[in-house]
Parts: sequence; structure tokens; C-alpha cells
Amino acid sequence: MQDNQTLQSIRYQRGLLSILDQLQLPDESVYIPIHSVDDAWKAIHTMSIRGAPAIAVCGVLSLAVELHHSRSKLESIAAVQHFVTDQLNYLSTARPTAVNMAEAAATIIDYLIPLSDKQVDLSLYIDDLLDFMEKFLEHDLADNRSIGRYGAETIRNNNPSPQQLTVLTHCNTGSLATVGFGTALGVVRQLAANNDLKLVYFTETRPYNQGSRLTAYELVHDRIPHSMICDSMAGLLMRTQPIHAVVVGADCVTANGDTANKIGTYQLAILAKYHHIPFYIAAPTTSIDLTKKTGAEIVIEQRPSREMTTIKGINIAAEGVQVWNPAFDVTPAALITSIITEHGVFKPDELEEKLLSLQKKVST
Ligand SMILES: CSC[C@H]1O[C@H](OP(=O)(O)O)[C@H](O)[C@@H]1O
Repeated sequence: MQDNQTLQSIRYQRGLLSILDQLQLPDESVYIPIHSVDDAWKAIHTMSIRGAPAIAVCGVLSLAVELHHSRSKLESIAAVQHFVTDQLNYLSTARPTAVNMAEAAATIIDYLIPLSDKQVDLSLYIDDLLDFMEKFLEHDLADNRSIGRYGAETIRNNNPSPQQLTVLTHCNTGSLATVGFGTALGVVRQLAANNDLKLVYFTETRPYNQGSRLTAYELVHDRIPHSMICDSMAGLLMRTQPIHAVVVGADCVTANGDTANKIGTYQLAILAKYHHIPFYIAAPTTSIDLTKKTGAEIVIEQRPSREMTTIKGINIAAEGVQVWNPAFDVTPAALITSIITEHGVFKPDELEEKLLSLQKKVST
């Protein structure tokens, strides 16, 4: 079952899917129905739902809903395989940087053919496929809980003094970016649950304001001690306040540990290095793409200028102003202390080897 102790970005039962419209947060908490892959593609592209893991689960479940209601139109297993493959490939085009949707698509496509060797009855084949797709929901929540435990333990062990810890995070990586609990914000939640958290600073994260609109919403909801800062305040914060760790999420981690994350992450990593503060990436392995060798291969999404020049439709910049609006940047592995995953905490230069050996164990 989904974790109802925190906020639900996605609500699902077989044949029915709705998402919390994050464009209306924090003022309005409105769930919008997702009836099809097209609905999901639009919701992901316009960022009604965002966050690498949430994007993937929303996409997969939108396909499950459409497949469930299209049974009468799909007359063979081959027709189901073509339909599912085409829809997954389409979903992967909604946003180019986060890798989770493409990873989920590849996982499901790899499942289709062997499944037809096991299940020749069309209706039972569809049922089995729906069961497989629905597992993405529970797996994400389990992954986040594990990331939270590993991350809280690592940050605590890195600071043996009995004092409670102060950390900095960026963007939104909580229940609104995942199925529940979160990745980097899940580490913060676990630190708080362990009574190890004194304070979490978080950036407002211009221009979409994932911090001020979403992370603030989650931390106030959970009553976790916090303080919001403008993105431009991070340097002075690290210079003047006792920050024990910076922990952020990821949209794509490559084989060498380079990491694409929300714009502004790279400069936080440089500041952390300068101030000798450990810098952690918290991400499920569904955000890791070992086929990309370095961050140079990651496509950085450019977002519309209006997302920088307006807030809730109100102009905050001169009419006609020209802008540059990359939604992500890449932090080199050399600036990353460790990558916290559901399988453990890895140094960037050991990540590929560790994950490949884990995959080998699972496949044998
Ligand atoms: C666990 S969410 C990962 C990642 O997604 C966010 O980007 P966006 O809000 O544009 O989807 C941000 O980069 C988070 O760190």
C-alpha cells in the first residue's frame, strides 16, 4: 500500500489513476484524472507531475489504465506487445533528462516477450502485464525507505559527535517527486525520525520553485524543523553555519558517477567542496543509466522562458527579455562524496562495478 503518512503524488487502483496537480501547489491541493498515456504525457511535459521517479510511475500506470480499458480492442498478444512498446517509447519523450521513464520502458519491454512464452491466453497475458506494471508503485516506495535508512546512517556515522545534524538540500525530492517518502528528502525524513536532525535548510529553487512550493509544503506538513533560503544564499550559509552535509536527488547518474540534477546543483557541489562539506546524491538505481559513460552524454532539458519570467501568470521580468532556462546541470563525480541508493552507499568510482555485480547476482 502507498505510504499515507506523507503526501500522495499519485493515486491508483486498477483502471483508475489520478495525480496531485503540482502546478496548483501550495495553494490548491487538486487531484486530476489520468485516463490515458496522452494525458500522462501532457501532465509530465507541463510538470503537473515532476520528479524522476514520479514521472516513471505516472507514465507506467497511465499505460496500465489505458491497457485495462483497451482489452476489447487488442485482439492478440502481438497487438498488445506493439501497443505497449509504442506507448512506452512515446512516454519516454515527455522530458529528456530524467532517465527513470526510459529505464521503466526498457524493463517492461524486456518483460513482454518472455511473458508470451509463459502465458498464451490473451486475457491472462494482459492481467500478468498489469500486475508487473503495478509493482513499480510499491518498488519505488520500498526503494525510498531503503535510501532513507542508508543515507541517514551514512550522514550520522560521518559525524560521530552526539550533536544533532544540520543539512542542506535542493529542489524537491520528497513524496511529491516520488511515490512516497522521497529520495534526498527521504534521507532528511529518516534523520528526523532517528532524532538526528537539528535543521534542514532548503533552497527555493528558481525558476519552477520546487523548494518554496513543494519542499516547504512537505516539511510543514511533516513538522520537520527547516529553514528556506534563496538559491543565492547557499554560499554564505555554508561559510557561516555548521552544515554537516548537502544531500540532493538525481535525474540521471552515469556510469562514472556524473549526475544530472536540478539546475543549481553543480554550484552547490562546488561550494560544498570549497567548504569541506560532504556532498551526497540520493537516488534509486532506476535513476542510474550505466549505458551513459559520462555526464557529457546527458541531454539537458531547456524549459520555456515564461517559467522564468512569470510567477502564476504575473510578469516578474521586462516584456521581451531574452532568457536561458536549462532545467538541469551536471555535477562531476569528483565533486560527489557518495551516491546513496536502495542497495547501499557507493563512491562514484565504484558505482558501475558494484551495480553490475548486483545485477549479476540477481540474474543468476
Ligand atoms: C527524486 S526527484 C529527482 C529530481 O527531479 C527534479 O526535477 P524536476 O522537478 O524538474 O522534475 C529534481 O531535479 C530532483 O532532484
